Amino acid sequence: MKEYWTSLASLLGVFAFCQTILQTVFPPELRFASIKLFNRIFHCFSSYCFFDITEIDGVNTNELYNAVQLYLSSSVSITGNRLSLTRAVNSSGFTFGLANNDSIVDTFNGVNVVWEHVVTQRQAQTFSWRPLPDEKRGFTLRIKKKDKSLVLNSYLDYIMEKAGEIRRKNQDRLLYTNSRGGSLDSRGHPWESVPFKHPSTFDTLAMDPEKKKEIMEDLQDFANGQAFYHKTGRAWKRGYLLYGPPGTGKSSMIAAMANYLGYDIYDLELTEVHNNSELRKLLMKTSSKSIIVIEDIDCSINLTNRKNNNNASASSTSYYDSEMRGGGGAGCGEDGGNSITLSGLLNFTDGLWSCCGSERIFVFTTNHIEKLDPALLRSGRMDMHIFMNYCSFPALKILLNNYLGCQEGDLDDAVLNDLEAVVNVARMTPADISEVLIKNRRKKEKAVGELLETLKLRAELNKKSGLLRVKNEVEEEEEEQEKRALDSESPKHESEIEDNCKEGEEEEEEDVEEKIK
Ligand SMILES: Nc1ncnc2c1ncn2[C@@H]1O[C@H](COP(=O)(O)OP(=O)(O)OP(=O)(O)O)[C@@H](O)[C@H]1O
Ligand SMILES: [Mg+2]
Repeated sequence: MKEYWTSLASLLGVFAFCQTILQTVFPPELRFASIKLFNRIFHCFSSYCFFDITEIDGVNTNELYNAVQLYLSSSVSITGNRLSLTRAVNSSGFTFGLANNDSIVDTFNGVNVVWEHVVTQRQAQTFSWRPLPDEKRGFTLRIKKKDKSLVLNSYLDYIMEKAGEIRRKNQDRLLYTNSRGGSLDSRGHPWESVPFKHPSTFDTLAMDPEKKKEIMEDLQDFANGQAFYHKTGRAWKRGYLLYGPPGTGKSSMIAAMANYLGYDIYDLELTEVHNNSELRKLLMKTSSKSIIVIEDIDCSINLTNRKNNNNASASSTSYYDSEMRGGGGAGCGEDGGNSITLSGLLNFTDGLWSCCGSERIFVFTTNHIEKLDPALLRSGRMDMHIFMNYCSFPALKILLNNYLGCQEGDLDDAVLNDLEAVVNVARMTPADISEVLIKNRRKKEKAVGELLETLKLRAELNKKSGLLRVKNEVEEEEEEQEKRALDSESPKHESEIEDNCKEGEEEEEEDVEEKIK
């Protein structure tokens, strides 16, 4: 044993002596250069090539690093022995990761690649606009030289796509708003976000099941339509115009769409946007797979048109006229770019800018479709016009199920017949009906009884007011909606829109509403 220790001590002595000689003969710069040279020679003869993907690329966060981390999390969780676990802000699940300086083999198209997670201490803090983390992180991808082109052509795209999917699955939806009025946050982002936890889904949405199915299929077609949009040369976007009286579920429909597709929502507050270029910046900062919402578009657009109209002649109020005078395009408002114009907005829905970012849905809502500029209703701008109507019998059955848990067959046929007879004539919104049901949700029979009473009362009042014609109003409005959808295939002129507008009748309706209240 003693001999063993003696030989180890002499070995260490020799090692220290050699090190001193090396340091004296080779100055540090030369040593570093020789290591680099050795590495180069090694790589020349090696059959592998290496790609470094660092966490921070200059001063920006490298998106590819985050994507690789997420992508590997799915395979690492199955095969790894030592994992890192994280739970991101707004995330409802845990993410597995490759532990520091650990590696994993992945297979793509029959080709094996090796990923290594390299973590080293950052040397001295170099000058930077923002503080850098103490650790330098990165992934090193090792692939055979012969597979280089195959892997690089499609593997990295595949990783980005997969990472997006994982992110959407793990992370709750986000609701973005531009309520800061144009000011940017510390990362230069104009949108503020909060987790989006709206529970509305297509199952809970009370509307005609056939119409609902049509909308769901349309959304699904859109989400799966990348190849179609590419082939036809169309920007991958779709516009929905939701219109109807207040409380008929327009906002609930938007939430259901987001939950159905797993998209984030950008709630664009047009009154907070000062000009077209600000609008353009905002829209450029939206991500793909998102729904851009402008609620009550009639109010927002009226504001700017009024401004334009003051400058233009009083008689010409249409988009086409103001467009010709203003020269069109974003930032070309007559007031020198001090307000957003309809043309600025339309540039994003179907102009050249519409293809910046892909897979985006635009949803505009309004209570008064007749007030909208014909340019907005033109086909190609809003691909689908969805009329959210007063509560119909099929919609009522969904509400009864939502609030009271009443399934088909739970209620007496007589009660159902009574409800069916009055619900269309009562012209109550799903929001009104929900209020009645929610009050007595623990006593099913009382709730249904009270609802029937309320519906009868409303129907009676409607009949007395003489507003209702012999024909069923709901059917009539649905017919009108279909007609509108057909009309929108050709540009509408203002006169047409005005013809459709029954203002006198609306005023009467408002009187009745007040009486009922
Ligand atoms: N079709 C519907 N299905 C289920 N619930 C509904 C429906 N319509 C309205 N509600 C209920 O009424 C409330 C208000 O609905 P919502 O905000 O979606 O109406 P809206 O059409 O957007 O109204 P507004 O035009 O005033 O913005 C919702 O929280 C929801 O509970
Ligand atoms: Mg709403």
